[in-house]
Amino acid sequence: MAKKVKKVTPLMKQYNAIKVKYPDALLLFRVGDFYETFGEDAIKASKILDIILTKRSAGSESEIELAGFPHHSLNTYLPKLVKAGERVAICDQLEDPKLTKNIVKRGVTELVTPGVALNDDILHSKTNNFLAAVYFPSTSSASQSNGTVFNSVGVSFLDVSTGEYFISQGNSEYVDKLLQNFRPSEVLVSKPNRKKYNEAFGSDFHAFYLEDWVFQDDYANETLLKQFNTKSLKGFGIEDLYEGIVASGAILHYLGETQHHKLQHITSIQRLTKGEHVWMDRFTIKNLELYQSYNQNAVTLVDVIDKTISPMGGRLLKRWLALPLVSMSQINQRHDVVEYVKSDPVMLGEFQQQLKQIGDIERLISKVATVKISPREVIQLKNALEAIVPIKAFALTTKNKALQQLGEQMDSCEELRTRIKATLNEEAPVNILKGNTISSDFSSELKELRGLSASGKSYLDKMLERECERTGITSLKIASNNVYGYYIEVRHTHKDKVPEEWIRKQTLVSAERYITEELKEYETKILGAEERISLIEQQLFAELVSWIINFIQPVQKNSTLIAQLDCLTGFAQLAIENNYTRPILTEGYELDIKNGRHPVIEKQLPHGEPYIANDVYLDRVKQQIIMITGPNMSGKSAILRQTALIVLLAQMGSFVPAELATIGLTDKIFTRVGASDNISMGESTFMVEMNETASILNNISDRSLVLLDEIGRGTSTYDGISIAWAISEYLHEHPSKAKTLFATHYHELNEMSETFDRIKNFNVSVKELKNNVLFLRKLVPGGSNHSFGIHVAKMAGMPQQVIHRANKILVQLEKSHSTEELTDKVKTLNDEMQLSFFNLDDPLLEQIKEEIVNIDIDTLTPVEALMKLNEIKRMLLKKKRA
Ligand SMILES: Nc1ncnc2c1ncn2[C@@H]1O[C@H](COP(=O)(O)OP(=O)(O)OP(=O)(O)O)[C@@H](O)[C@H]1O
Repeated sequence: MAKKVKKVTPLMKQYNAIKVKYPDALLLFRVGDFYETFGEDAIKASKILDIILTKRSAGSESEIELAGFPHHSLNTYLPKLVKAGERVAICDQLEDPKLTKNIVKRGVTELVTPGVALNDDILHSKTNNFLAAVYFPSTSSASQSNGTVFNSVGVSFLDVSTGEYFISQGNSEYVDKLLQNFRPSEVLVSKPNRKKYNEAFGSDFHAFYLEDWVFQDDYANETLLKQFNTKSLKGFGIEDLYEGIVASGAILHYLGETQHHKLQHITSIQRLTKGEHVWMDRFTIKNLELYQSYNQNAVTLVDVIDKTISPMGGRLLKRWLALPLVSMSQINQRHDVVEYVKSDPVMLGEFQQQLKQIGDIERLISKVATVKISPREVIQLKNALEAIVPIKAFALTTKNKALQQLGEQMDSCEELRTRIKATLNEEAPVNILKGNTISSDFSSELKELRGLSASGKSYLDKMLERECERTGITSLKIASNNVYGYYIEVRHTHKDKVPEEWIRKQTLVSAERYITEELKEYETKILGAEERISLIEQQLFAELVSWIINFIQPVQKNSTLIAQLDCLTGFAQLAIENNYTRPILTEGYELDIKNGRHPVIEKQLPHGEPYIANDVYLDRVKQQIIMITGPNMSGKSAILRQTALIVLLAQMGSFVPAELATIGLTDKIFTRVGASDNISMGESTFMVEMNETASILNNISDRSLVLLDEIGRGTSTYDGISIAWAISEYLHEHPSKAKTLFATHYHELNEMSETFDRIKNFNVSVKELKNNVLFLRKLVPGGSNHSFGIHVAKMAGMPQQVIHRANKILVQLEKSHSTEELTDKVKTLNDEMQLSFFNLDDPLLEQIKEEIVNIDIDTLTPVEALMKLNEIKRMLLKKKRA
């Protein structure tokens, strides 16, 4: 007997054919009123969405997992899948099931991925949703790289929901910083570069790997020119960014691949240039807790300083925070506006009042391009543009030049507003099929049809009245359904009174339904009119939306200007609420902060507890490096971070939490936190710390601000002190003379101020009570002569015995390793090293000397250093044996 062949149902056959085309995506397969998932997808979906997982027959003998949800719940479930990191392919029915006898045609209409989302429920209103691409040219191979630093990496970011598009390139450290700033939801990388990507950027972001051929310069150029409809990229000032262009091209390619073809809102691309913003690397962005805190739910800087009202303002603020300015005139322009608005609360109130009306015009206009805008949203767009009219007028009447310019550039979009007003009803629904979208005054045909439909209905009312009278049945009813259209319903008790010419269509338990010639005649008129009305509404609405496309650029321009105004008025509000002052920016190198505060901590203190303000002064002549000692919890880190945050706030255009702040323009801010404050895994934490610190030493400039917090504590005390000492010495001797704050437990480092004249000692004062330490939190000149660890242990409730013993040991240790001894040791070490270098004459030593001299310390990784050391050791051992 022939073996029974397993037969797959036609539906599953169709499913399988579509699924193979989207192997990386979770496929939502529309079946009737449901979106279904099968197999592995069903298992995943049921977990993520908490929906029931069942099994169904996929053909004879085989069974497959199944999980689904009603199609109208797509907006509830889709965001959950995408937020869980899934790529979701939405497969819809492409024809009306009623109109076909065969299996319904189906196809994927959209591929939603974390970085390509247009759905309001997935997007966060005050945060951009960036898709990024990085491109490593084939020349940036590992052999040419320095450790994990690759040269010339291309990068690009696009938020498809707003149309904002950025391009840049640089070494992988710079690209890493941009990734940390833009925090993309998805990063595109070519498959062969998976390893390089992971080496350079780790696993912070959700990466998706594309075929290598997508990353080609010809193809990318062509794709960009087609998108912008231009002959060259010169107009955008990006034609020299070869690697960046490849990355940008890959992004557009991916949009096509995910079925996003309507992209008229992507009208330009903006170049990000390395030297135009304050440089902060990934450690600094994390350490300063700008957008994210170490503790998941703790307050971040952006939470405190965001007083913007519009979603565009909120998104721009995050960009300003990521890219603080280094141009004095631009910074001053922002400060001028903040000062002007702050001085006039009535004006501030007026602006804020209007800004509240604006909503998200940037995303609304993108929805016009992607044809996803609803009638109600078009009305919102019009209302937002109406709110811009008074803002524009108001800005023009101010006496501030920058505000006037903002006003001048705003486009009141009168033609657009007038046409929307004329076309749509103010109460237009979300769903066009609900009717009453287009104003009757806009189309005479529509008016006539609506009249006809209304009169038809009133004719039916009259008819009902007449028939009730004629038949004597008072309970007659006219209604309609999808099967029989309009009908007259008669209760069984009156059956015998029904006229002969009525045609019976349906019998129910208590009533019968009839149709009549007259009824059918009017039905055709009414239904015909309604169908026509719906068609005309859809057509006119589609025409309106495609006409609005002409206004994408002015609306986008408005949204940028509104975002700027919103950020600046937000800064004024922030300054008023939190008592911030205008910083003075100078071309000099001094940093002089009087009574500075930490913007986040000051908002977090328990009620009634005041924040203790502190002065910090740094320059390149007298006081380049401040050694800050003090016990745990005394407030050392707070002083370091507030100094960086004040500089950052000032250069992004905000006022600052200080009584007075004079700030020599800063181009780079570095912060490093000793290993035990840092959460790092895998690699030895001390190694991480040294790696991070090395990258500072390689990048500092004369306008840099360096903050080192407990560097060196990841190792044994004397190792730690030596390393901290050597780093401070290096910073002091480096020609940049970069301003540095160094917080440390090691009071031994106070010795340095004797040898290095620009190193000064300060401590965060505490008052030692009999059994306790009282934190005064004031930064005062002078070092501290011992560590306070034992006091802290006592405060933490350590048993008396332990404390007593610890005190004894400390005295012993201090006796045997006096700090003078340490200073002397370091000095002798220096002398010895110099001596032996001059005495090298043995050929082997000569060779070793060569080796050492040729090492590029700047680029040496710790592992390479160990290997080098091992090599030298082997040379020496060989000689010894010989
Ligand atoms: N100037 C200040 N005014 C009021 N409270 C402060 C001040 N500075 C710090 N604090 C409070 O003290 C806590 C500890 O401060 P911080 O982390 O700066 O101490 P630290 O000396 O760096 O400690 P550690 O050495 O353990 O890191 C802060 O979280 C804050 O609540």
